[in-house]
Amino acid sequence: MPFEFKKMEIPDVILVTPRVFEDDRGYFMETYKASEFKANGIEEDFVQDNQSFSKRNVIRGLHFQKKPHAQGKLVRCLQGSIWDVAVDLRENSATYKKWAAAELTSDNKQMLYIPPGFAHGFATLSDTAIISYKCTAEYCKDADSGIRWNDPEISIAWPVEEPILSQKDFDANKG
Ligand SMILES: Cc1cn([C@H]2C[C@H](O)[C@@H](COP(=O)(O)OP(=O)(O)O[C@H]3O[C@@H](C)C(=O)[C@@H](O)[C@H]3O)O2)c(=O)[nH]c1=O
Repeated sequence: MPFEFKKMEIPDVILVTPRVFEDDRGYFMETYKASEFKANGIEEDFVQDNQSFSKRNVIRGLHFQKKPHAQGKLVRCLQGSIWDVAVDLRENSATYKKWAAAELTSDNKQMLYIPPGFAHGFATLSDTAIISYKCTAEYCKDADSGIRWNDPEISIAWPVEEPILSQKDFDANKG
């Protein structure tokens, strides 16, 4: 099996560990394969790929797109390390407003699958980090939405105390 798929505490959130082939030149790994992912619960098609670079203590999130533009995301860290969080916003879900997190690093090469209907955010743990993520729906500016990173009801145990935020994320849910 080229990948290991592990359900998180919220079972629709899946931690994917790729098989890494190392040799004298370096390494090779597959990072996505439709047949394997679809057979292991990640059935959506991906239609957009994104990359971002962040400095230490940056938090981006919590972001989601409103229906009908909801995005599933497959996140991995190309350089450095991040703490990646998924928040269940599906109102009829047993894990509504619960969160699940994983440390994704360029060393562990793991990926986190966050289904449509979730908010997503991450904190940068290393001096710098580059992440890449695949999305199941295209970016739609008008559907773009967010919840404040430290929303008291969700109460995420972030590993960063005084994050660097975008103005948009700082202003989220200000009423
Ligand atoms: C997300 C996105 C942004 N943009 C533009 C809008 C804006 O001018 C600039 C920066 O956007 P943002 O500040 O929203 O970038 P960022 O804070 O990195 O937003 C991302 O955060 C992570 C946590 C996610 O889950 C992503 O879906 C996305 O929401 O890039 C696009 O053109 N396409 C896109 O897909």
